[in-house]
Amino acid sequence: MVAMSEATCPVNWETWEPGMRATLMFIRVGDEVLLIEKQRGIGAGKVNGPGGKIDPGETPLECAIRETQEELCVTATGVRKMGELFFAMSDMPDIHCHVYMADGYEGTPTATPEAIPLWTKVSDLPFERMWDDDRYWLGEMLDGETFCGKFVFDEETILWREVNFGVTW
Ligand SMILES: CNc1ncnc2c1ncn2[C@@H]1O[C@H](COP(=O)(O)OP(=O)(O)OP(=O)(O)O)[C@@H](O)[C@H]1O
Repeated sequence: MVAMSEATCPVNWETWEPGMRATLMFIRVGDEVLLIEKQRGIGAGKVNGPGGKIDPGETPLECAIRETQEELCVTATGVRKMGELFFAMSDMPDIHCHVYMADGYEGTPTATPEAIPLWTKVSDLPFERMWDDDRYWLGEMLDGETFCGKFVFDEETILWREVNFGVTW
């Protein structure tokens, strides 16, 4: 399935290069998902999954697990690669983000200086507190759809978007 705005894409994705490589992790248990209230860094004040920048020499999967440990003090288990996101931004580096979903965790979700844990019903995701792109892929992903999403932002507003589901990673 494709969702694309009518406007011509202002970015040439063939030659686009991200300024940052990052990850997101969503731990889903039953009908709930473990989100964070992000305390600092890019997107501070928003609700998101745990995640962050990929360190040199680190794989995206290693990064997603490490960032979840650092931000929430839990180790995600049963982790699957679900998608990739490509963000062309106007006021910060462009981002290539690898997205993972886990079906369990070890440890106790704990607030840290980076994040406050927030269990949320999958049927009641707080999109008004999240990055605007999330409404175009997060619900589908939590229901098991793999995906690839490309978004062009002007500050916090989406100028252009394309999301494909059923992508094999
Ligand atoms: C534009 N629309 C967006 N939609 C959904 N998620 C988005 C996003 N834009 C950035 N993100 C995520 O925000 C985190 C930033 O990383 P960020 O927390 O700054 O990295 P890290 O923890 O390494 O930071 P420090 O430099 O240690 O503070 C990282 O997961 C990245 O994927």
